[in-house]
Formats: sequence, structure tokens, C-alpha cells
Amino acid sequence: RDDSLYQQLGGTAGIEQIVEDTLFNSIDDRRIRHHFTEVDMVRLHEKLSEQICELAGGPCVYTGDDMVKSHTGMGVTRADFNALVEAMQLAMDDNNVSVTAQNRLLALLAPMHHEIVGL
Ligand code: HEM
Repeated sequence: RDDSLYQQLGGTAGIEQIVEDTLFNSIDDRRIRHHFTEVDMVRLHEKLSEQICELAGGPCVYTGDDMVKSHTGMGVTRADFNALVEAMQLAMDDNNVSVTAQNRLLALLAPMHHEIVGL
């Protein structure tokens, strides 16, 4: 398995910190904070961390719900999706992830917009 992206993100601890910062940035962002009220943020942190770890080639198994089920009824727009990507980029900057590695992760996440936006 190629775990180079997992390593570039700082392994499991690095990914957990990036996800935590992404969620705080999202709650700080007036454009998207409304989506996160009344959400179990501990579970979201755990599931999103697992998912990113697995996608990045790390030794994790995603145990959450599928993306369509998780986002149905939320009315996430393309703009919301882009705002979350910005929140994640800020988090990766703050955690000293190289732009190359940032782009590798975002390229893995971008195709998922079909399963998240407009449901
Ligand atoms: C590539 C983009 C995204 C990924 C990889 C992603 C991933 C996930 C994951 C793994 C979960 C947890 C599923 C579970 O609990 O089993 C989740 C839930 C959630 N996502 Fe996303 N998501 C993305 C985009 C977004 C966007 C753009 C928003 C809104 C701005 C959003 C809002 C939420 C909320 C509010 C939940 C919690 C649902 C609940 O527990 O009721 N997500 N997402």
C-alpha cells in the first residue's frame, strides 16, 4: 500500500488534528456553521478522521455511514462544499502540510461532491 499521503498528513495524530481544526474552522464560518448545530461533533470528528486516514492509505477502516445517507436532507450547496474545502485548507496550512500534499488530499475528496451536494 502507498501510505505516502498518510505520512505527509502526519499520520493518525496529524489527521486527527487537521480534522479537529477543520471542524472548528467550519463552525467559525458564517456561511456553513448552520449545518453543524445539533450535530454530534465527537462522532463526526471520529468518522471523518477514519475516512481521511483510509483514503490517504493509512491503516484505518472507515466505519461511518455512506456519504449519500450522511448528507441527505442537508441541502449542502456547491458553495458550502467549497467553504468546507477552504476550512480544510486553512487547517492543513496551520498544520504545516505541504501544498503538494494538500492538493493530493483535495483531489481525493473533490469527486465526492456528487454524493454530498444538492441532496
Ligand atoms: C468532501 C467533503 C465531505 C466529506 C469527505 C464529508 C464526510 C463526512 C463524514 C465521514 C460524515 C460522518 C458520517 C457518519 O456519521 O457516519 C459526515 C457527516 C456530516 N457532514 Fe460531511 N462531508 C463532506 C462535506 C460536507 C459539507 C460540505 C458539509 C456542510 C457544509 C457537511 C456537513 C456534514 C454534517 C453536518 C454531518 C453530520 C450529520 C449528522 O451526524 O447528522 N459535510 N460527513
